[in-house]
Amino acid sequence: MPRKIDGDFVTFTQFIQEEQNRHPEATGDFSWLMSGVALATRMIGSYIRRAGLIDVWGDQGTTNVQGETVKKLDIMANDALKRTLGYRGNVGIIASEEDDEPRVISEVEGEDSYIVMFDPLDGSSNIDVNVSVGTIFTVFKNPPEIEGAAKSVLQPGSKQIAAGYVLYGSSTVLVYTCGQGTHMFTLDPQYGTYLLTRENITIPQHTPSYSVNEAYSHGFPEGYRRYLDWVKLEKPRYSSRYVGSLVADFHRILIKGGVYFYPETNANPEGKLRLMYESNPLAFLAEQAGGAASTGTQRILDVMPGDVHHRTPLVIGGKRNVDEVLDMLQAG
Ligand SMILES: O=P(O)(O)OC[C@H]1O[C@](O)(COP(=O)(O)O)[C@@H](O)[C@@H]1O
Ligand SMILES: [Mg+2]
Ligand SMILES: [Mg+2]
Repeated sequence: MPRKIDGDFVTFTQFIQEEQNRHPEATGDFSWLMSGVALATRMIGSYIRRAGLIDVWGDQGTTNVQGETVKKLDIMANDALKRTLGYRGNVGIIASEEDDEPRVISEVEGEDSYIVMFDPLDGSSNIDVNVSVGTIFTVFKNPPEIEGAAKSVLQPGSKQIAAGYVLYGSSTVLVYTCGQGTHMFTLDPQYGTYLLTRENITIPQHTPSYSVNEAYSHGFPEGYRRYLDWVKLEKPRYSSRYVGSLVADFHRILIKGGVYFYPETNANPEGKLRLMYESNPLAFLAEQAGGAASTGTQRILDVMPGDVHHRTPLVIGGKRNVDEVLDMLQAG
C-alpha cells in the first residue's frame, strides 16, 4: 500500500511540497506551477470522459506544424494548458506540439522563471475510439542569458528539472519525476485530487515483451528487423503489445517492463516522435525508474535539439531489454 500521512493518502501538492522542503533554496513557485499542470489535466480528463456528450470527437479541420490533421480535443487540451499555465505568473515560455513556435507568456526573469513544453493530447488517433490517450509535459529553467523563446527552449533533456504525463485510462493517473525517482498518483474522481499510489517505481530490468508498429517494419533500419526476427524465435516466447498511444504503451512498460521502439521509417526518416515533449520527458521518467532510453545510437537525454519540433527515433524500456535492441543495431 502507498505511504500515508496520518492515515490519509499523500496528495500531489503535499508530495511536491515535501520535495521542495528538501531544497531550502526553493521558493514554492514550482509547486504553484505544477498545480497548474494538474488543474489542466483534470479539465482535459473531464472533456474525455464526456466524449459524445460534448462535442470532442472528430477533426478540427486544420493541420498542425507537423503536417498532422488536428483533432478537436488536441485544441481543447492545448487551450486548457495554455490558460492554466498563463495564470501562474512564473512560466516565462511555453511550447506545444500544436503550436508552430514557442511563445513568451510572461516577462518573469531570473531563478523563478520556467519553460513548460507539452504534448497536450497524445494518441490522437485513438480519441474517437475510446482508447487510452494522454498528456505529456516537461519543465526546464528559463535561462536569463539566452534571448528569445526559440533559442531558450533548445536545451538537452538532461537539463529537465521535472517531467511527467497523465494517462486518461480506466483510471486517470499522473506519473511524475523531478529527478528524485518516478512516482504515480491516481485521480480520486470523488475529490478531484491526485493521490500517491506508487512511489519510487522501478522498471523490471528484463521482461520478454516488445511494443512497436510492425506494419512499418519493412522500412525500419536492418538492425530493428533483425531484432524482430530474433524475438520471434526466442524462448520463452516474447509477447507483443501496441496500443498506438505512446503514453499508454510507455505506462505498461513502466509497470511491467519490456521495450517500446519507434525507429526511422520511410515516412519519417528521422523518426516520428518529437524529442522535446515526447521522448525527453519519457526518457527522464524511465531513467529515474532504472530503465533506459536511446535514439538507437545515443542516450535520448544527451541529444542537442535543432528546433522545438525536432523528431527522433526512440528505444525505451527496461535496461536489458533496451540493450538487446541496441546490440542488434550494432551487430551490423
Ligand atoms: O500510428 P503510428 O504510426 O503507430 O503512431 C502512433 C504514435 O503516434 C502518436 O500518436 C503521436 O503522438 P500524437 O498523437 O501526440 O501526435 C503516439 O502517441 C503513438 O505512439
Ligand atoms: Mg504524442
Ligand atoms: Mg499530441
